[in-house]
Amino acid sequence: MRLVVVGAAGRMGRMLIKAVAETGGCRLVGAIGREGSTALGQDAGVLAGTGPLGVSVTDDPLPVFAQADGVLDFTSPAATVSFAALAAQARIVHVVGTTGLQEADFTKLEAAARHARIVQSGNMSLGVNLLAGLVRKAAATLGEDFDIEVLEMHHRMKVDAPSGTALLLGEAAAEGRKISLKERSVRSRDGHTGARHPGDIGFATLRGGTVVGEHSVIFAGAGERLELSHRAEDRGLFARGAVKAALWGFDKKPGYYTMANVLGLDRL
Ligand SMILES: NC(=O)C1=CN([C@@H]2O[C@H](COP(=O)(O)OP(=O)(O)OC[C@H]3O[C@@H](n4cnc5c(N)ncnc54)[C@H](OP(=O)(O)O)[C@@H]3O)[C@@H](O)[C@H]2O)C=CC1
Ligand SMILES: O=C(O)C1=N[C@H](C(=O)O)C[C@H](O)C1
Repeated sequence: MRLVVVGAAGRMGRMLIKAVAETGGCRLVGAIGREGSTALGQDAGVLAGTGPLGVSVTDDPLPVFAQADGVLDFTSPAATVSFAALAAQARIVHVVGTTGLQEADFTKLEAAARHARIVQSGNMSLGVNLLAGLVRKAAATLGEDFDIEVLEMHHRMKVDAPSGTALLLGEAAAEGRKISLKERSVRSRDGHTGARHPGDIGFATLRGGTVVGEHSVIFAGAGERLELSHRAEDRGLFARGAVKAALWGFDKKPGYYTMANVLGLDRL
């Protein structure tokens, strides 16, 4: 499968280049950087530390997408929305790992999925997607007597909060409870907040150091507490998940898919 990595100079971009180079059946055919980036013109393999791959980083995605079967995208919401339109034009697979997407962005991705095969997830790891299934089940089983709080910690450079994974886990809990996350989520608390409303789903965000990604969903009841957690130890995990998603999407019809579809966890 011929793959393009966009955001090639980023933390995830470099991991993705390495994962493509190390996966049988895949070939890197393009690497896209932002206009003006110092990475432009560099060999993508050298940038990623794998040794030369004969693919130079460019800021012109159109001709590159035209020669590809799929694009791996961990960039920013605005960039992802514009790459989705190009992926739709080229009728290719678009794997979206970018987080911080807003409702209007999702609407645009869904429109692009009429022609592209979009696989989008706030977390591409097997562990987190399995965790989401367990959270859904726990939320359905425990009911409103148990307060749900989602806690996450990431490195100091992360720009969005709550993390895409925290929101994915919050959605799973809301599905289990058969409530709307949008209506029941509490994203921050400060000052005299009053007592907790039964049935709310709370989020707490920690940022610091080099933490790759840690998430816990806490079910706090009267006299007992259940905690379901995941710790990512290496970004390569997400990159390998993204390559797996691209390979899975290769022979699928245009549409909007998630990592749960890729991993066969959608009925969990
Ligand atoms: N779903 C998942 O499993 C995971 C998701 N993520 C998400 O992936 C995203 C990226 O994370 P991370 O790699 O740490 O962030 P970085 O900031 O290190 O990387 C983002 C890269 O995208 C580039 N970029 C932004 N806009 C454009 C554009 N228009 N054209 C080309 N390149 C562009 C940036 O360029 P420049 O530096 O020049 O601005 C940068 O190199 C985040 O949203 C993060 O939350 C991260 C890990 C796992
Ligand atoms: O920005 C990151 O680093 C990560 N982002 C994703 C998120 O927002 O959940 C996934 C992972 O936790 C790392």
